[in-house]
Amino acid sequence: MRTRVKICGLTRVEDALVAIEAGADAIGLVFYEPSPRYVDIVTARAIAEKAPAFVTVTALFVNPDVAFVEQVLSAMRIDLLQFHGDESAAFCRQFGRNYIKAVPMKADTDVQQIASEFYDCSGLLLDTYKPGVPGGTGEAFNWQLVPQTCAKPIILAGGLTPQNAAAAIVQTAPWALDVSGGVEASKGIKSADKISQFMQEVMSTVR
Ligand SMILES: O=C(O)c1ccccc1NCC(=O)[C@H](O)[C@H](O)COP(=O)(O)O
Repeated sequence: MRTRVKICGLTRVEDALVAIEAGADAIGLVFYEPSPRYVDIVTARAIAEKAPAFVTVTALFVNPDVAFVEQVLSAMRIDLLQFHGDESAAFCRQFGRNYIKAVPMKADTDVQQIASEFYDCSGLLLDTYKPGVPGGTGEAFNWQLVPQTCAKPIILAGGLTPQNAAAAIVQTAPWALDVSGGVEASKGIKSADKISQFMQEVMSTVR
């Protein structure tokens, strides 16, 4: 089975078109102002409008106000919410939308327990733990921490690149890979070549 791919942190329509053309299954829009990949609502809507059917438009938040999430949801097409902070399961599910929950991976993180707490999520996004940096670290974590089985689909994130995508799939057999910095030319600006290389690696690696 082919591993799904989400390309996160898109800030430009042209980058989204490249990602979609290359075969990305999902695109991610970062609604977190401190991030270099932050997009305002007008820009985000312009990007979201380019997504055809079967490409999942994902809105990423870090400990947002409820009103801000609702504002984004009412402003554009959003298919999936991604919570990348300390949000509780009750917080995540209150919007009545499909959502994924980011999990900062430490040596003692109990992914199974988190899966049962977030029983209604569409997936757990396992990402690198870095104090003070909620995501987009560009650094990989120890993939041996990824459980071999889980009640929820596993989305592997953190420091993925065209060079390690195949190994990530072989070693962790995730449902999907989530990449941002590894396919960038500079922070917030994607590289068409790197996106293409990343997708080729994924498409040629069977899990
Ligand atoms: O991208 C950011 O700047 C960011 C900021 C705050 C929370 C999450 C953020 N990004 C999330 C992602 O792009 C990915 O889900 C993941 O963290 C992988 O990022 P990377 O290591 O750069 O591939």
